[in-house]
Amino acid sequence: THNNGKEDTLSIAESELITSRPIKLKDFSEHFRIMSADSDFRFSEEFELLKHVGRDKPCNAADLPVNRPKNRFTNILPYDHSRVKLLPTDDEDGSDFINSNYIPGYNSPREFIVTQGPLHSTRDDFWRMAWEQNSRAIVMLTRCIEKGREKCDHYWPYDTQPSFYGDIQVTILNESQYPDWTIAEFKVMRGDQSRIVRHFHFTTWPDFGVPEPPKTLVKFVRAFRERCSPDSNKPIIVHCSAGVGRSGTFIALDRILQRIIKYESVDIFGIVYEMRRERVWMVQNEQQYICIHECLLCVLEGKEDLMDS
Ligand SMILES: CNC(=O)[C@H](Cc1ccc(NS(=O)(=O)O)cc1)NC(=O)[C@H](Cc1ccc(O)cc1)NC(=O)OC(C)(C)C
Repeated sequence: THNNGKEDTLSIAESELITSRPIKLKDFSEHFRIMSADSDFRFSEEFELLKHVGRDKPCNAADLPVNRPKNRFTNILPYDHSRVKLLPTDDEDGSDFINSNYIPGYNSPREFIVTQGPLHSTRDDFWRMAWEQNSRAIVMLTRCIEKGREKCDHYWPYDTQPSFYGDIQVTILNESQYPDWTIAEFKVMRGDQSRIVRHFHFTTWPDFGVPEPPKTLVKFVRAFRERCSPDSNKPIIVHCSAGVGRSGTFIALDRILQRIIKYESVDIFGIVYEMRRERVWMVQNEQQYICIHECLLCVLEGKEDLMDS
């Protein structure tokens, strides 16, 4: 017996703190069948365990009056501990703030920077972050306008004429359009320095929903990954509109598709848990959580390469 009962309380609390649920790949198909039975009953149960993860962390910078207008949504604020800081300008309060967080990937603990769809008023900050963080890839998972609502500013040029965003000049070098995404290369210049930044724009992912069919997302992740090799010093910027639902789903799938190359198990629950410790609501709803599983199932069953049936 314990001498004061406190250990009992702690041990019970810790034992209930489920942070990972690894599944062997050989069991995944059966696991999916069990989880989706009775109208996805066990998927619902599992996703519910993620509800409060991370929510105890402060967002004081985002809450400052000077920074409030920089947040696209009142309920999607970046946690202080993992937020990306802009190099502050001398005289401006809040000049280091942008609604974004570092998110771990398969290859490094800060492989990704997840951010909201820039506002017109924050798009210069967005480009400053991309430059200061030395990012060479931007993944965009929303359209600028969806159902008549602005979801993201058109923060890049409309044609091949160079555009300035603060002191950063962006020029479209080339663009390849596919049914569900567009891949472009931007020349990004600041002073006499010049870099190439690739833009991967998925254009058919409905807000709060999932791509249809899920294998479209598998193909997009593959198209992205075959053009973007891991580099721990060059974080990949990922955004949608709020930078939580579609962004979290994309990163989870990117991690899993790399994981299964070398390992015999995956931990989708653990991946989402880890992301939610760094940014609120990563993988926003149950449908997106199940979609990650469906994508993996389609890969394991070798169905991803079938043309649209
Ligand atoms: C359910 N919708 C939301 O929560 C969105 C934020 C949001 C989250 C995720 C996504 N999808 S995405 O991450 O995939 O882009 C879009 C928008 N928030 C708003 O619309 C919030 C209202 C809200 C909704 C739900 C809630 O619990 C608290 C407050 N509205 C809001 O911020 O209004 C402004 C834009 C006028 C300042």
